[in-house]
Amino acid sequence: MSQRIDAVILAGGMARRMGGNDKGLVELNGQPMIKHAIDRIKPQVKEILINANRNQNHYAEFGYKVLSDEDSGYLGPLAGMITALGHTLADYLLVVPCDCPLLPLDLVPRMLAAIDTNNAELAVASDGKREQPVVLLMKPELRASMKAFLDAGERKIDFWYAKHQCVVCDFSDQPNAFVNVNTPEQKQQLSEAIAK
Ligand SMILES: Nc1nc2c(ncn2[C@@H]2O[C@H](COP(=O)(O)OP(=O)(O)OP(=O)(O)O)[C@@H](O)[C@H]2O)c(=O)[nH]1
Ligand SMILES: [Mg+2]
Repeated sequence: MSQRIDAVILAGGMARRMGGNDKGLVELNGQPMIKHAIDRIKPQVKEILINANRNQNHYAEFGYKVLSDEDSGYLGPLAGMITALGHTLADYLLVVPCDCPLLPLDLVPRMLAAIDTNNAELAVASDGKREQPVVLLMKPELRASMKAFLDAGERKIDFWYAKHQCVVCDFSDQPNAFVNVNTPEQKQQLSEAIAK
């Protein structure tokens, strides 16, 4: 039987480098940034969950379930992940951020293959130079470990996944796939590059 894969798109941060503007809703070339991520991920998963801590009604207009962090203290990306892990009925949850508009179209099959081949508990994507710590594929069973980590006051994702059998999935064949738009300047640069 084939595996069920759901995705959560993290849009729950404060977007300070974007001047506090809700990053998922900031427009890039005529579309909200999260819509670019949705379009890349939708063909690869069964259900999409959107994780957002403000403008929830606006996010709901994309047609997917919107979840706010269970802990409202802006604890970082793990807070969004643990919330989604508690809701999904999938065999694996894909995690992606809302500010990567060029995510690989073959993200899920390659991450899943990496997990299977290496008998790993989760996979983290790499652009060939560095790991992308908020691009993960994981089993929902890992929620308990994530909860213990957060309850201990820990916040750094890479410290958390280092505790597990984590395989790095290499996407160096698509070096721009994880271009990350954190600032208005980065948005402008990407906008010009896409238009070319
Ligand atoms: N649910 C949730 N997601 C978060 C939180 N903090 C960051 N994220 C998400 O994690 C991903 C990577 O974070 P950043 O790119 O640093 O985003 P950010 O924290 O909103 O932006 P800055 O304030 O500029 O660092 C983004 O998709 C954010 O939406 C949080 O407290 N809760
Ligand atoms: Mg970012």
